[in-house]
Amino acid sequence: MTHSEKDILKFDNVTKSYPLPDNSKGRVMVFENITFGIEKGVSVAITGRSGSGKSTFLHVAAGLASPDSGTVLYKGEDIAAFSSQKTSKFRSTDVGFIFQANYLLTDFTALENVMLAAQAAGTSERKARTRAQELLSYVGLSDRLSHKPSELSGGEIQRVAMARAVMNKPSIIFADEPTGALDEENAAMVEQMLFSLVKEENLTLFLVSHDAVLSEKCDRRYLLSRRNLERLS
Ligand SMILES: Nc1ncnc2c1ncn2[C@@H]1O[C@H](COP(=O)(O)OP(=O)(O)OP(=O)(O)O)[C@@H](O)[C@H]1O
Repeated sequence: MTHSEKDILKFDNVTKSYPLPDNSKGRVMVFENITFGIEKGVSVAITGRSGSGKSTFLHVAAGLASPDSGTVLYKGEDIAAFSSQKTSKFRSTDVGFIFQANYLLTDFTALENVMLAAQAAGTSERKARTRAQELLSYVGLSDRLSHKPSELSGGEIQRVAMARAVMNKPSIIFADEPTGALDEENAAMVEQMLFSLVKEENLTLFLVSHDAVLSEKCDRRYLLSRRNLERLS
């Protein structure tokens, strides 16, 4: 497979396994020799059965786990070769994360939780406040700014987490089962807001989920199965 220069993220022959926890010499092979690319501004879903390796794939793609062999490139550069300074910038501003369970800081309000993401990356308090207010209003939470996480519903926490993930204008959002812990009604709302934020902010979305309805909303779909990645659409 050849890669397009437009690819913002590329997997080049990437293999990942885990050592067995019992200290034996065996390993759990998760995926092998995967070559794959994501174009800027495109939403991609990785689907697969439980245990097929979706979360591992996302962790490797986001530089949170190292591959055994092969290279993951962000804008043409090997993420494993980033300096520590570049790694911090990559994690704080180039990418954003949304997980199934998102941990907001319990002693801070919704607004402060979103603002902190930007202040940690060096944005002034005034600018951070303005953007955080805009984003929280965009996800329908302008009347919940001063609520702490214990005073928010699960769906609302997930929407704060989405605002936090896009706060620093990342290029890529990594989402791992972002609606997995929600009831149908909240899942539908979070889903709709995720896709409208992605469009509004012109983001690349890398989503892993076993949920067919959610993955069908993405521009491209892949199936992770038997250590391989197969393109579905
Ligand atoms: N730290 C680890 N050490 C050893 N094996 C692991 C480790 N983490 C995951 N695995 C194994 O790797 C495989 C892939 O796990 P992963 O969590 O990536 O799958 P998944 O598709 O995201 O699953 P689910 O949909 O159930 O969350 C599984 O068989 C799992 O048991």
